[in-house]
Order: sequence, then C-alpha cells, then structure tokens
Amino acid sequence: MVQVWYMDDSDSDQREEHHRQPPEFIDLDTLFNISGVEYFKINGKDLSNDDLLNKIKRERNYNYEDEITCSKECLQNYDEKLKNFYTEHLHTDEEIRLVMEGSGYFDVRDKTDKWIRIKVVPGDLIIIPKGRYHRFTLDVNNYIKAKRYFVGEPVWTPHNRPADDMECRKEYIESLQQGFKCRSIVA
Ligand SMILES: CSCCC(=O)/C(O)=C/O
Ligand SMILES: [Fe+2]
Repeated sequence: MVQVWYMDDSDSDQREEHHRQPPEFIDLDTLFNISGVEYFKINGKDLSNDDLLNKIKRERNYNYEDEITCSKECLQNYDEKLKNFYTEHLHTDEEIRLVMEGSGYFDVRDKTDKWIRIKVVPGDLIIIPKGRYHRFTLDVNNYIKAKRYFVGEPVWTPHNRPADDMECRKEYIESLQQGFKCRSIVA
C-alpha cells in the first residue's frame, strides 16, 4: 500500500526517506481532504484490459498517454529536469502518473506548509489537482518509469511557487475551502 508521511526538517539528500522520529504517517483520506491528491492501486499487468484503469480514463476523459523514464541514461538534461521537478511548482492541468517500474517521491505541503511525502511504487496511480503546489524526486535507486495521462494536448509547463495569481490556483483554493468532492468510479 502507498505510504504517506510527514517529512523531517533535515536538508540532507532529497532522495532519502526523510521520516520524522518517530515516523508520522498519514492516511489517504486525510491526504485527499487536505490536498485533493487522489490515489488508486492498479494491480493488473495488462493495462489495456485493466477495468479500474479503463474506468478512470473513460470517466475523466484521459485521452492522451505516454511514458516517461527518469534515469541518467534515459532522461535528456537529467540534472536540470530533476532540479525542476524538485522545485515547488503547479500546473494548469492535473498531473496524472501511473508508476510502471522503479519508485520515487511526490511531496505536497499541509495547511501549515509542512511537507508531506508520498512514496510511489509500481501500480501506484497518483493524481495531483491542477493548481496544487507539489514537487517530485527520485529516491536512492535513481530510477522511475511512469505513464503520463492527460486530457487533450499535453502541457507539462511547471509554474514555480509563487503562482498565486493564476486562475487555476484560485480555483484550487476555492475547492480546498469548499472541501474536495470524491469523484466516484462507476462500473
Ligand atoms: C514520475 S514522473 C516525473 C515527475 C513529473 O513528471 C513531474 O511533472 C513532477 O512534478
Ligand atoms: Fe509537476
């Protein structure tokens, strides 16, 4: 099961776990309520025939998909890209990633700006709402391969914090204040 925890304040290697002592884990409902970040476990190996994945794609109209591999060998401008991924940013669209191989960490902040770390491994589908600040890092294994989904023509542009005047950020804050609505997956 995906693990989510509060990070310590150490500025040692970002690829380490950064657990507090003792560790402070967070459940997925809490993560959703404070951030709108959604999580699904996709167990099947045959993705084109995976019922849950197909339902999610259909209901949310994810009509674009590709794959990204983050490793020194496969990612062009590796150091620069990883630096950008780990700079706190938002996007004007959802960030949807399904981990195929390897692992890494997505980080978001809570309401008091404390960092929360989400460890993703194969089968983990994570959806970060548009307008939600976040960052990503590889872990100490330095490798992840993930599917990326999108509605329409993909736009990967990160907007670094502060981007509080952007329309997507204002809409996000509105959803946070109203309370995020669960988008049920209908069979
Ligand atoms: C696991 S995919 C690499 C990270 C990424 O694509 C992104 O946009 C991070 O914010
Ligand atoms: Fe991002």
